[in-house]
Amino acid sequence: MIAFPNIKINLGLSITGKRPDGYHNLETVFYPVALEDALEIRTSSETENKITLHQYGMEIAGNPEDNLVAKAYSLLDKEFHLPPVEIHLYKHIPSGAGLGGGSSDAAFMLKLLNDHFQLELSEEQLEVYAATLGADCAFFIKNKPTYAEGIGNLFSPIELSLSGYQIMIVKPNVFVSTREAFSNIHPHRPEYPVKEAILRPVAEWKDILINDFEASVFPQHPVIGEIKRKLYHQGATYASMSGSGSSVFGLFAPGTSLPETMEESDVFCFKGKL
Ligand SMILES: C[C@@](CO)(OP(=O)(O)O)[C@H](O)COP(=O)(O)OP(=O)(O)OC[C@H]1O[C@@H](n2ccc(N)nc2=O)[C@H](O)[C@@H]1O
Ligand SMILES: Nc1ncnc2c1ncn2[C@@H]1O[C@H](COP(=O)(O)OP(=O)(O)O)[C@@H](O)[C@H]1O
Repeated sequence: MIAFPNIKINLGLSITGKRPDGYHNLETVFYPVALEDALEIRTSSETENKITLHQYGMEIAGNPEDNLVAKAYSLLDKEFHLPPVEIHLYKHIPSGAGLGGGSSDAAFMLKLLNDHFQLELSEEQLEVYAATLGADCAFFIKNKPTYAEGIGNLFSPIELSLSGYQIMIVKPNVFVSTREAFSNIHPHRPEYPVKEAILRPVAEWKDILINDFEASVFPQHPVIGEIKRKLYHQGATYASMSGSGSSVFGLFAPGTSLPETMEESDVFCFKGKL
């Protein structure tokens, strides 16, 4: 059985307060985009190891046993005593990009195991499991435009379609630590709450839909801010860093042409349609 875990982008991200447990309250909109990994599972005849993970494509930092697809399997295995599986994961989504690639792989692994082994878990039950694997992981269960608050884990669905828009995502070869990005933030209530800004036409978002991480990340990594500036220069209706970086996306109105490439070498670049 095969699935294609996709990414999310953040449309606006306000960090509104610091909590006693050290985590931050935030408000954002997650929007799914079809930049995808490929994830396949098969029941395995292997008797020694419950998981045999084969990985292809872009490298992921860390040990295979720390891979979120392995963690997702262990979570359900504890409860359902699953048969051993062979996993094939083709990484096409860059890691540490603020695109939620690892979380998406984990959420799709839960869905695949549910289907393959007929566990009969509801979407709501899958969301509960996913939430233990990462703050944004549960989003990928329903995988629909979602307003998120709390620590990024309290969801409400929203009516938002960017259908017809084109997207360009550019990720420089720069690593941003999410923890560090949070530590440089001064939480505040936004002038224009994300939930209201998102209701305005995309052409107005430039001035009202803000990702608070940009203020802390751009000074440390000017190349990221430079990419955003170029996306606007090349005709984007709206451009923003996604999550805590380091990728930046540009939304281009239907019928306009996307830029050829970014001049910088050593950048990951994706072009697609929403
Ligand atoms: C902030 C977002 C917005 O989309 O960034 P991206 O990961 O997409 O870049 C995500 O919610 C991130 O989710 P995720 O990447 O799963 O974060 P986690 O691993 O849970 O947390 C990494 C670290 O960030 C800090 N953290 C995370 C979430 C939060 N609401 N407040 C925090 O202060 C904590 O120090 C934590 O140890
Ligand atoms: N299947 C996976 N894909 C990507 N990263 C993974 C995966 N499993 C574990 N990780 C770890 O999670 C970290 C964050 O990855 P990812 O979710 O892709 O980035 P981001 O949170 O910036 O969107 C990686 O640096 C990697 O160490």
